[in-house]
Amino acid sequence: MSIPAIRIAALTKRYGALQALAGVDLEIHQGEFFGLLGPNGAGKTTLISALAGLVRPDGGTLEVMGYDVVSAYRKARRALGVVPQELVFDPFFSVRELLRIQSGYFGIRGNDDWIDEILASLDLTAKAGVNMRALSGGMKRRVLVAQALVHRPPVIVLDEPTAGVDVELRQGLWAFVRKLNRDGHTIVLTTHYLEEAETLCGRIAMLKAGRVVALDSTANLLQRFATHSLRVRLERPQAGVELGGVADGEGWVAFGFDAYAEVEALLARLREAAAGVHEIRLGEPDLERVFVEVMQRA
Ligand SMILES: Nc1ncnc2c1ncn2[C@@H]1O[C@H](COP(=O)(O)OP(=O)(O)OP(=O)(O)O)[C@@H](O)[C@H]1O
Repeated sequence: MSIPAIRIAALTKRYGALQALAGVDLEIHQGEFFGLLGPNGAGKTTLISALAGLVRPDGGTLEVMGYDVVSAYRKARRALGVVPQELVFDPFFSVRELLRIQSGYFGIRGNDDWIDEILASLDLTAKAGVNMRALSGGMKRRVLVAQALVHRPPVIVLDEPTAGVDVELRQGLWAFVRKLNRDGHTIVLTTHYLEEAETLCGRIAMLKAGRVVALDSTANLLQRFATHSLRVRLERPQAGVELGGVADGEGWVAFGFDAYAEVEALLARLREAAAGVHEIRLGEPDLERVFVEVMQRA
């Protein structure tokens, strides 16, 4: 078994009376595309800040690629690229200057070939000489991504990278992040767009009030918590209700089921009951429903 990309054990952090992280254990493997989800205030940003060494935990340990974030700070930091949530820049530097400065921060000189490659991948080549203050919000967001990559970190953490970003840029960004993942980078993503998490992440942890309340593969989460639904429009909705369905008063009756095999049996029973099926719709479980259910149960 290789070293985990990220290993977090018994992590706690308190801000005054508020327990922001209440004992988090989490292991993220190399090469994973991992989602960290949770409602506002769940502790996602605090956890990421602790990983980057920006917040000192009260207890517990954090490692990036086997390096302890406190005792081997420089090595751990070098293994990590963080795309922060907030857009904060010095407005007087150009994009290229900013990326050179960031390279210098990691002790890297002569990084221009790699910088050019990142700029091209993020469609920023034409903006290399432009001052940060003259960029649009979406371009600034891309520069944040570039900044996180200058030192070629194996582990990349993105804290809500698509908040307030238009559809086109979002898709471009995801294509790029997916490529980084295919090239072997471990990706950790926090987002409030559950649809994005569902399509991108192989495994997901859900946080609530500083605790991990669900941790599993995306497929298992979808299976475990949400059932499929079958909605049928019936001539006699009452016949459907008698078979355990829920009527909406407009002719539609909904049934929950766990496996597709159950659908055949259900349709046969509707036929026997002469319910008169006019239309059929299947609903897939989605992460939004899982999320709501997990948060309610936790
Ligand atoms: N510097 C700080 N001082 C005091 N309280 C803080 C500080 N930073 C975060 N908190 C509190 O800790 C809790 C966790 O915040 P955090 O930003 O980690 O949540 P989050 O899951 O990232 O939320 P969001 O989805 O809104 O970004 C919140 O209640 C927040 O108010």
